[in-house]
Amino acid sequence: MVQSSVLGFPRMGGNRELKKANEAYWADKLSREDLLAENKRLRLAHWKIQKDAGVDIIPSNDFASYDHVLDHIQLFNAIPERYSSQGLEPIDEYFAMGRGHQKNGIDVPSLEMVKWFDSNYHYVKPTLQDNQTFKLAADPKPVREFIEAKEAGIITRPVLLGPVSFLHLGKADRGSTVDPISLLDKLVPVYVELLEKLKAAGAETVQIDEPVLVYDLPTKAKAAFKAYEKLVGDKLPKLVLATYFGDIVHNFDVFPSLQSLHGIHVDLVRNPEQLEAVLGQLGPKQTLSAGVVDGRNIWKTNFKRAIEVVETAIQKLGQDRVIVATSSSLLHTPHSLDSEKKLPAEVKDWFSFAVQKTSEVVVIAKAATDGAAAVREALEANAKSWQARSSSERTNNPHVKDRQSKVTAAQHERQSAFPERYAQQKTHLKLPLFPTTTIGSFPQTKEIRIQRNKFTKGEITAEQYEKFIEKEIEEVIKIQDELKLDVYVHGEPERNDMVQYFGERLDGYVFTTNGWVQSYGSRCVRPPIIVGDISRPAPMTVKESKYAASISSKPMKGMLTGPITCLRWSFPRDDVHQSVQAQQLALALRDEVVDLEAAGIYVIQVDEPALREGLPLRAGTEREKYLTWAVDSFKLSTAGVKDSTQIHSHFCYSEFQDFFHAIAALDADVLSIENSKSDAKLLKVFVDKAYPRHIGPGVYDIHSPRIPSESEIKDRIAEMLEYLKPDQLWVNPDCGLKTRQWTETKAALTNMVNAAIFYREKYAEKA
Ligand SMILES: Nc1nc2c(c(=O)[nH]1)N[C@@H](CNc1ccc(C(=O)N[C@@H](CCC(=O)N[C@@H](CCC(=O)N[C@@H](CCC(=O)O)C(=O)O)C(=O)O)C(=O)O)cc1)CN2
Ligand code: MET
Ligand SMILES: [Zn+2]
Repeated sequence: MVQSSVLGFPRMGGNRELKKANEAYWADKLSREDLLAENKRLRLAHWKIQKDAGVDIIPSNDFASYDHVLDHIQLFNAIPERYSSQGLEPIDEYFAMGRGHQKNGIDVPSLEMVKWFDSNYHYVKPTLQDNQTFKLAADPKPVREFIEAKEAGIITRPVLLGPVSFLHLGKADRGSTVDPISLLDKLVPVYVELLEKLKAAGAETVQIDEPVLVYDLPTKAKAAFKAYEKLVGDKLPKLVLATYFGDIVHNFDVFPSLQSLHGIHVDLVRNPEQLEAVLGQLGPKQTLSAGVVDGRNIWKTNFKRAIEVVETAIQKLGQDRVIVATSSSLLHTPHSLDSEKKLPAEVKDWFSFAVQKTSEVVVIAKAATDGAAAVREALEANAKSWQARSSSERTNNPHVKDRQSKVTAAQHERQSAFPERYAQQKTHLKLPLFPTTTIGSFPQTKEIRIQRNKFTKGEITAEQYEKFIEKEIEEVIKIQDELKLDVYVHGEPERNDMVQYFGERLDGYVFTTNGWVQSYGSRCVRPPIIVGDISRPAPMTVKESKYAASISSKPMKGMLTGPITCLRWSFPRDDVHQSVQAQQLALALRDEVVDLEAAGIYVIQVDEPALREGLPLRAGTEREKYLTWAVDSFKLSTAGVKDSTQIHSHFCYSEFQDFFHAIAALDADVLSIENSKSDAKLLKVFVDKAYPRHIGPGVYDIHSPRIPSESEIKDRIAEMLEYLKPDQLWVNPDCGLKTRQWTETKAALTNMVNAAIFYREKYAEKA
């Protein structure tokens, strides 16, 4: 029989219960016991959904209070001493690593958090020491949660992050130089111990994730897979090794080390073409877990196509050696379509969220086991839905296609080169040395959310809501006056999210009311869904920016989300190439940029934080192709302005080495980038490549409530000045401030402005 399987389920809960519980706990409004009880309740609810849907292989240990990689850091006692020495309760030590801890005399920043492969989910980076040791936690979470499910009558397959991925995704701590992969021999015995305990608890099979296999791996990391020979034995559960978000064909040379594993999972949504090659690599008894239900997007699975793929595998392996699975964890999809009451019925029928996907794997497995007739109704409904979508008028807009056909090369270029533009901007904007600015958003207070919620529900009028937003903008400008910042922003109070807000204002999109997806910790996003050709029916941001500019004499920075970020943080269409969708977004944004300039906004920031995560995971021609259309769409969206208008862009990451040429090709006048959690050494690439334009490397981390001191910020700027010229440097935080409270924000920005003034005066003396 063909079994069905889910690789992981979203953790937040149908009403974001996990977010609410965590945030209440952090605010001392929920006890530790109640928090842990709520976590347990969510785990059970999620197991039950899958059990009721008829899923054969249900995951456990996929739940995490904050992040699953962070779970493993604690599980293996890879906790840096600055956290372990504080005498915190385990859950508080865990949150301290995830989000920093500044309370009762303790002051530790969080560990670094980075993007999980090419998704918008962030994981906490294992941070390792030169003398690193590992030790299994006393009451290991995977064992505890396996037993918890078992006691509820549900036998699960625990999920672990594999040792090679755990190390390869980690880094040496500041001050250490250890190559993480060199720690493998110390880590493997801990896995053996853990696997023994799981087996003793009754776990027959374990899912062990090694997603790094989709990357190009250094020789040492490949060699590390030999460790799997030690993870097989009578006292250990059978292992299914899972890979996702790419193909693994280029890493087949590790397969000899994997021959004794029970099975291999591959992503056949992203890379269906790897099937034949993978089948050829499997040992005579190995199982294939076929990822045919998309864990990364919300489109209904095309049953016909999925069944064909599964049949191909069955022909080679037989039914008992094939599992029908989600392509990856469902972490990246919203909880359930059932709570969407406002989606047009026509399009709602095209979608499948996590709960619906659990039923999809079951239907496909049944079709493969018992034949199509056994699930005829489901197959017919599915075929009808796919047919309706492909012929829907919603997907096609001839005006958009016509405009795209007329795009020229010249539309991608600014009128003059940077030196000429900068000369004009300098006189026009009158900026001091080390200009200070922020990245766009100011705290999204409870009050702002309540007012927006009332407006959405029709409890207040558009006019009342607009008045409220104007008042917020006035307030933010007053605060920037007090802080003595140089380039102002309007604070983005009117925006629910930097992508969803635009999605709601563009034709070709639909959006959900409850389609939340975890981004990091307790933070969630509601990605809007691109269903058809995109166009801009009316200006989207001009009113607020214009109002802000009208009540201040300082340069006001207009604020837009760039085409690639709009694309990547939406659920994209799967029926036209992403480059086409990006160009449609670029044209809509180009009109907005030109409208902002016409409204008197002479500094315009077009955020592209998702540019890097869109980079194909492996180097090579695919990557260059992506960069060409991605850079073109940014340029198309920004190049319509005069030389005297300053174009900014923002990226909340700092690693540019592998695609610096693309960053340079954007031709943005000013870039703000993340830098506070990483080494200023990363700025070296700007020196090496003689980057001529201006840069604001973030001087403090905005993801944590911790307030950076003035001297700490001065030190950061001093480090940056080792690489960048004083007249090239802007002073700003790492990213927007929407997730912060006002008290922290004011205190941190006061310290930041003072630090900038210190250097401004220092260099004025020199001049
Ligand atoms: N899309 C996206 N991806 C991103 C980022 C980003 O800003 N956007 N930033 C980076 C880091 N990721 C982040 C992701 C989310 C948030 C964030 O602040 N999310 C908010 C939700 C933002 C939002 O959509 N807010 C809505 C809805 C708010 C809400 O919860 N409303 C209540 C009702 C109001 C109340 O009583 O509070 C409800 O629906 O229940 C609004 O403001 O209108 C959260 O989780 O709390 C921040 C950073 C990378 N990826
Ligand atoms: N302008 C946006 C903000 O300040 C940029 C955020 S990048 C994730 O929130
Ligand atoms: Zn950012």
